[in-house]
Amino acid sequence: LLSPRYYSGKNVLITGATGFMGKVLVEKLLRSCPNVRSLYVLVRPKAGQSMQERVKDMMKCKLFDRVREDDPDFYQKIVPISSELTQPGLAISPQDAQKLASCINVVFHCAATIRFDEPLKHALQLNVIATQQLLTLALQMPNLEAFIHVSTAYANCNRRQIDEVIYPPPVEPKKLIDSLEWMDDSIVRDITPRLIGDRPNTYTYTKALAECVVQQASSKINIGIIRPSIVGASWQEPFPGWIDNFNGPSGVFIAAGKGILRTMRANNDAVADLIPVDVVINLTLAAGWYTAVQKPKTALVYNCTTGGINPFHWGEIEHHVMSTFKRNPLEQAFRRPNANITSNYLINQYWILVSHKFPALIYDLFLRLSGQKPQMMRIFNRLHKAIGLLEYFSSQEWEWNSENVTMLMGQLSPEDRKNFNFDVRQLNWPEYIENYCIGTKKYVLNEDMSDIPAARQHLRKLRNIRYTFNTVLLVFIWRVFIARSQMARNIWYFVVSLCFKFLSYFRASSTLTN
Ligand SMILES: CCCCCCCCCCCCCCCC(=O)SCCNC(=O)CCNC(=O)[C@H](O)C(C)(C)COP(=O)(O)OP(=O)(O)OC[C@H]1O[C@@H](n2cnc3c(N)ncnc32)[C@H](O)[C@@H]1OP(=O)(O)O
Ligand SMILES: NC(=O)C1=CN([C@@H]2O[C@H](COP(=O)(O)OP(=O)(O)OC[C@H]3O[C@@H](n4cnc5c(N)ncnc54)[C@H](OP(=O)(O)O)[C@@H]3O)[C@@H](O)[C@H]2O)C=CC1
Repeated sequence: LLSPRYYSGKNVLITGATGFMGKVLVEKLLRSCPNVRSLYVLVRPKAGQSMQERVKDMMKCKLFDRVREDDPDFYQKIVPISSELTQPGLAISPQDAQKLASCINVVFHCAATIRFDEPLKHALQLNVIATQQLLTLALQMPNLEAFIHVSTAYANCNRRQIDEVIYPPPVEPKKLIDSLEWMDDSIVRDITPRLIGDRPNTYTYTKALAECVVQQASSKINIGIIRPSIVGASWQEPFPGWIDNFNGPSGVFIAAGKGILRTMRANNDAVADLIPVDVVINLTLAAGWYTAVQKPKTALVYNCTTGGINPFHWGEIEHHVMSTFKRNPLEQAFRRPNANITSNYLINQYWILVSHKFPALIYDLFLRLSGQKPQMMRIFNRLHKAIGLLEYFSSQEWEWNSENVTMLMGQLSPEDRKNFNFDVRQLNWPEYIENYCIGTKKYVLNEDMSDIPAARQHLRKLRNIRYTFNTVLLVFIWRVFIARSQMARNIWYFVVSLCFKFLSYFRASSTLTN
């Protein structure tokens, strides 16, 4: 077996191990390559927790259940190294740096800021400068066999057709780093739109620069670049539907399931390039092996996408998300799940007014009257900001070439292909989306599946409230009309007398038949 055998006895360095993809990478390495020697993970203290406490907490996560079953002492293989990637020298102590330099065989660089609203200086610091510093550290590793950099398929989203090549950067990274250094934050904020040009945010812009920085080191280190598209819940491993965050589609699915999001701008017919997290990680590990063993002359790029191989569209996603949440409702929904996507700006604005702002206003009024703090409008404002940042990706489509991914698959033995499966032709989308939605319920919102009957009951209550509200509104509007217009009064008397005649006819005919 190529991959597990390759990782036997290896020391692996991982950045971003506490993140969504990093955790899945650590889990898969421990489970499928049990003879790996040590996993060195660069972690920073955060939110009052020390680095050790964070790693301990991470290993308690349900994601690691299968590894824990196989080997209860698996955590001994994990070596946390204190590091803040935005600091000089990555804030790694000289002793730790020396240790890493002497023993590391493979580096997986996953850490990044993935926020779409990150100020340029910070995104540059983490996504570009930290990558540069990690490469400097990697150059001091005599036993290094492969350096795998996780980029994004959207690094070059200003192009429609994206090949597995590193495109010329929008600006020479060093020039930008030098010029931003002396500018204060407000100047940088002012010039950011001009700098990022036809890219939608600082995230995609800095990820493109990072690829260039990585390429500059590729004459001295064996490098592979993984470009996943929109990373979603796990497909198969370690179990279907694992997800732990609100990023990308997950937040949208949850908001739709809770009945908060009713409309969003997206193109029904555009390809939704979602890729399961376990597929990305399997490809990443296979690429690590291939890069180390075959030592390609130039850095190979792997476009890790689904659209060209097994396309699925946003309209279909909407249908399956809604259908899943109707059958498996989320608890305490605000309204019944019923979201619609549209590419029409005006239609979207209309539904935002009618289905978002109006109910929020009424609910906040109700909260105010019952002595509570209004909150719904605030939630909707945050939601609108978040979906406003995502719409760029759901309203267009891209074509990614994935020849290197196909080539890599061809290099694996049949057994490796099964154990490190990244063949998305086998992906059954309806089943995947259902597991994804249920995963958001179980693992992001921590809701119990046994509470589904209560959640259904709550939806029935919401339906009754809606029917009552609509009836009251109709009667109210009608009464206003009747008071003001003779014609409305005539129609009203006509309808009432018609109903009365109908009723007496039925009563008479039923007395006759008896
Ligand atoms: C049925 C319909 C089908 C159609 C469906 C179309 C889907 C169309 C997806 C396209 C997706 C493209 C993806 C490109 C592919 C990449 O390259 S991957 C990189 C993906 N990166 C992201 O998705 C990051 C985007 N997120 C952000 O930039 C920031 O979170 C935002 C949106 C600016 C929000 O910032 P913020 O207001 O400061 O909020 P933040 O601190 O992040 O979080 C505050 C709270 O809101 C929660 N939250 C965060 N995001 C969300 C959210 N989206 N929703 C709800 N709650 C959220 C947090 O958990 C947090 O909770 P608390 O801890 O306060 O309790
Ligand atoms: N999620 C997605 O849809 C996609 C992601 N990608 C790429 O995949 C990679 C991983 O993404 P994902 O796992 O989703 O991201 P997460 O935000 O979940 O994880 C980011 C990781 O980076 C670490 N990190 C951030 N800032 C620092 C810092 N200053 N010092 C040390 N560590 C830091 C975080 O640590 P901490 O826990 O301390 O914050 C965390 O472990 C990224 O490179 C991203 O660009 C590409 C395409 C799509």
